[in-house]
Amino acid sequence: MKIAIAGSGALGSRFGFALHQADNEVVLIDNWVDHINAIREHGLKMTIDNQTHNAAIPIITPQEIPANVTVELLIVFTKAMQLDQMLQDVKPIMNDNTKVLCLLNGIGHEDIIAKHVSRKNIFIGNTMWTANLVAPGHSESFGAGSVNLQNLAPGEENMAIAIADVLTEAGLNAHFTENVHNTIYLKACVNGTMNGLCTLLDVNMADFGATKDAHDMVASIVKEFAAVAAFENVQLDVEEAIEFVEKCYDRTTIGEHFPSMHQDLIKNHRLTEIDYINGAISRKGRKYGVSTPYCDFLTQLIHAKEDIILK
Ligand SMILES: NC(=O)C1=CN([C@@H]2O[C@H](COP(=O)(O)OP(=O)(O)OC[C@H]3O[C@@H](n4cnc5c(N)ncnc54)[C@H](OP(=O)(O)O)[C@@H]3O)[C@@H](O)[C@H]2O)C=CC1
Ligand SMILES: CC(C)(CO)C(=O)C(=O)O
Repeated sequence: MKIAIAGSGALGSRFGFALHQADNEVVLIDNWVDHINAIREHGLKMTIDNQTHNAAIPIITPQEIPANVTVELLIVFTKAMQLDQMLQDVKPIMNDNTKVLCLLNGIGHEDIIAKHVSRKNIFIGNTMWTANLVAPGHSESFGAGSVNLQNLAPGEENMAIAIADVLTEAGLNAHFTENVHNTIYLKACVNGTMNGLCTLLDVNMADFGATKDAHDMVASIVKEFAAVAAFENVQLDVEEAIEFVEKCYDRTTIGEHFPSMHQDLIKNHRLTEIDYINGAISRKGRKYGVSTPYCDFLTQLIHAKEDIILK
């Protein structure tokens, strides 16, 4: 399959590498000059479970998309705040049949995608794969992961299944789900707890999980996500969601991962996606008349930390 990855940072590189190894025709798209130069000079370095591989995968900026070249599948892996601009910039690589798959963390990305792509071509979901950038041109990933996805428009189920199959053939363990908004809210509970809290406390997920009040903090936040989700016809089972979050503490799977928000703010001194995670719940809470004090405070704390670190 002809596939472009729009936003080829940590996870975009991980997916691009796996799909390339599975004989798909992959092109990486990014704007980060050092990263592009490193991949052009040395290939993409991908460390998976402590084994480093190298792959000669083409990487271009959106401005370098050749005329009359389009892809069958575009996977977006920007940060949430870059999504709108990236979709605008990569328009030349899409034709009327190009499918767009979004696995970004956060809630509501389909509204941004729908500004650029017809709904029949939009596929949304999320992923439990983890990755981090070691250096420009070098992504690292460990542990197991999965992908859940669904078509946005009714009638595109077979295409969603076909996309999941392409990912699974590349070892990315993808599943078609019939209730993607439930899956997205469930994953948002992980990000709404792990990302902000591990960033503020400067710990990985396993070390956070070992703290005395971890369970209570997680439960308080998850209850707010569930209360808001109910207004969007998504019924989250709170106990199940807490259990799902707490699985992330397992050191034999992804427990030693520092969530992507920690990588953004603490390691790379970049803005975070908090407004698309806890901030989204606060905004929706205000809209539906649901009180969300934990999400409000966590959003404010992360913004304060951004102000301190990025000043
Ligand atoms: N990393 C993870 O483990 C996971 C991430 N996700 C989600 O996947 C999406 C992509 O995340 P992730 O792959 O971590 O994002 P990255 O930060 O690794 O990459 C995203 C983009 O940020 C820019 N960038 C990153 N680092 C630098 C840098 N040091 N200097 C300049 N530019 C840089 C690049 O775009 P540009 O040059 O165009 O600015 C890059 O394409 C997010 O929504 C995230 O929440 C979901 C699950 C796990
Ligand atoms: C769940 C987790 C922590 C890893 O998949 C993640 O989504 C992130 O790092 O942002």
